[in-house]
Amino acid sequence: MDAVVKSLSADQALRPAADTFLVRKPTREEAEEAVRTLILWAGDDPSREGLLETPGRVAKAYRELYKGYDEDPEEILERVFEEVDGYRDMVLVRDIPFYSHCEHHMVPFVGKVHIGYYPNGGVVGLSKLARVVEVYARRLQTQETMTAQIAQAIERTLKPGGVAVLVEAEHMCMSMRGVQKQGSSTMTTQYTGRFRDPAEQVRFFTMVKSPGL
Ligand SMILES: Nc1nc2c(ncn2[C@@H]2O[C@H](COP(=O)(O)OP(=O)(O)OP(=O)(O)O)[C@@H](O)[C@H]2O)c(=O)[nH]1
Ligand SMILES: [Zn+2]
Repeated sequence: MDAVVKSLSADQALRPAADTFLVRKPTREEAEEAVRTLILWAGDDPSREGLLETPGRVAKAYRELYKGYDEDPEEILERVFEEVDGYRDMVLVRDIPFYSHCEHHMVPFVGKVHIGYYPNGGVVGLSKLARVVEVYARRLQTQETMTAQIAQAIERTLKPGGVAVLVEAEHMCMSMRGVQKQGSSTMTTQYTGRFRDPAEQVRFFTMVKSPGL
């Protein structure tokens, strides 16, 4: 049976994706054969010595680059620490670096994510926010989708007073190919709850861009 790929609904995007949309995962041998085809398409000879082991390396690298399909953001965020002595102000984790691949060209886009939220009865481990970024970055999508999905995952699991996500990235499909405009960056934001208030957005942005440590 051929692999059948359907687009992910917002709901599916919050669950481990591998089982929800891939009817049959190709074997490792099939994946390596596909890499050989792409080497031929690039114009090189997959049987020359330097390229002999490349399909195996690429297949292995793909397991790492796209590991987000096997991970569940809700599981990552489920542990909440309630003992915070009534802390209710914004929690902001900024400058979370990420490497992702755009779904249009499968070429990297690279940048930083900033996440703020207002706790509602408990806080989540800080590293878990960075882990959620990792889950979505290690999938194929657009920057807009990634921004929305990070916000939705936090919104659904923590039910905070509000969540703000700001993503800034450079897209290699715009710099190393195509229109070839190096150095341009793209910013995307998603706000929920209290962050729908423009004054809160200003506060979030000011904190994100304030001088660092
Ligand atoms: N909105 C959005 N667009 C993206 C993202 N990543 C890549 N793109 C754009 O996706 C578009 C795909 O355009 P197409 O005309 O279908 O493909 P193309 O011929 O390769 O386009 P060029 O990149 O202009 O050469 C391009 O404009 C890319 O810049 C993303 O994360 N968000
Ligand atoms: Zn692209």
